[in-house]
Amino acid sequence: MDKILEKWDEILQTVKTEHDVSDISFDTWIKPLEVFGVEGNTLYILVPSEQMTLSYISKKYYLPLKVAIAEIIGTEYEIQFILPEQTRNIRPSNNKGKKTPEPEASKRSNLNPNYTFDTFVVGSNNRFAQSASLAVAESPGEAYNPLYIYGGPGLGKTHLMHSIGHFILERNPEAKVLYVTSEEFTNEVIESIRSGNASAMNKFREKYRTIDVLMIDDVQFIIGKESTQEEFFHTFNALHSAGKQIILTSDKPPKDMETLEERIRSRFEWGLMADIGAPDYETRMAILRRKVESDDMSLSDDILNYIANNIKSNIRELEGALNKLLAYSNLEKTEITMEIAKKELQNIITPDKPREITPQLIIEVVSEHFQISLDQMISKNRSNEIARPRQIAMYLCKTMTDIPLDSIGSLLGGRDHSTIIHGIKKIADEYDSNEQTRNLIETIKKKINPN
Ligand SMILES: Nc1ncnc2c1ncn2[C@@H]1O[C@H](COP(=O)(O)OP(=O)(O)OP(=O)(O)O)[C@@H](O)[C@H]1O
Repeated sequence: MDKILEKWDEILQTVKTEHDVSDISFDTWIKPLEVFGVEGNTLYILVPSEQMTLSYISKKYYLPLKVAIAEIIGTEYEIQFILPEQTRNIRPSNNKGKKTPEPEASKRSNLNPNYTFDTFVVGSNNRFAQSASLAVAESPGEAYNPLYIYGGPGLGKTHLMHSIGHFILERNPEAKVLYVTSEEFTNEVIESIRSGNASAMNKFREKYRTIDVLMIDDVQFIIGKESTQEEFFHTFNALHSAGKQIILTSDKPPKDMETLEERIRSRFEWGLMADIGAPDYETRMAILRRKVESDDMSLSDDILNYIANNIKSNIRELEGALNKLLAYSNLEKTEITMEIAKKELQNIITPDKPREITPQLIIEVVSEHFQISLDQMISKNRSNEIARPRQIAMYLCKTMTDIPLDSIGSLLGGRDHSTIIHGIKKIADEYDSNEQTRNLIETIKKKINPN
């Protein structure tokens, strides 16, 4: 607090210079602002005026002030503008504010903590989508609604979507942000219809129509499912007309979705459509470098270059290649040489051949889909959250590759033959008898093999 007081004039001057504020505007709006106090992570700024001025200032100068404070003080604060009459309700302490993460809010919203704007590498392939996402994150419900991000598999659509969610929650932890895959959305629709009672449907509607930011991933999977499209349509209308933000991702633009109902197609196109293409060489290298750094690996530039030159169209595969080398180096306790890299990656790097579906790829896609780590997949943990994805991986390895059961067992943490047979049978039975499981499996299969 003392530091803020000491630097207050400098902060205000920074806002003036960086945002080219005229003298008259500065004297009218900014100069009169006073520091009232700090409570936790919140900085209260007194606006010695009336409500209208406060509204204007918070609209226009909230971000510039926040940024200037972070720059000069080195700590990010949430800013609350208050009027003189509000000061008696607020008793700020002099705690130095420290940005507190919002893990609870992110968890509630189904967000992957690693998918933030900070960890997203911007290149020519995704610059437009990244700035559109940031604009939406800064002004949800106002900038572009819906935001529709599309592009091929593994190019960062989900990552960007989650980044928007984190950004919004960081600024407003109370915001109701919800991320669902379209398969989860579909399953909830099916579940509430099947239960046959009105209260289940009401509960579904209550859940989906009262949120501030709804994100639906891989929306192409709701096409062709009539009741889901219908429910989606009403959810969309309810949220959109209430000024709530909708963000969608898909593997293709709406115009290429042949069986999509016209009324839904046109809604997809109402806001902004942003595509993500394949990353260029520089972006691929930047992504690899960032990952190597964050995983504390050491790999020579030659090896990174080899990977970047050979995996061009899917960032998930790019990361998969690195993970494979990392696993090898940990297991064998050895440095990765170019020779090892070429040998270990020969199944992934098959220039000009269609993508090979390997058990490793399947396990990676399944663990990413359920947001559990590869270590958990092969661990002894038998809780349902981990055991079920593991069984799904067993089933997909069996149905999508020719690998023998024993090898599936070894890949999944040294499990025996009968455990593998049991796991495969369990999922196969569910696939036949349960529409939700079928949807789930088909979605994951598409991620493994988009062709
Ligand atoms: N620009 C980027 N910077 C850093 N990591 C990235 C970037 N783009 C993608 N990734 C990483 O690549 C992986 C795949 O990305 P993501 O799941 O967002 O792809 P997607 O487009 O949603 O794929 P799909 O359509 O198959 O679901 C993730 O681990 C993600 O963090």
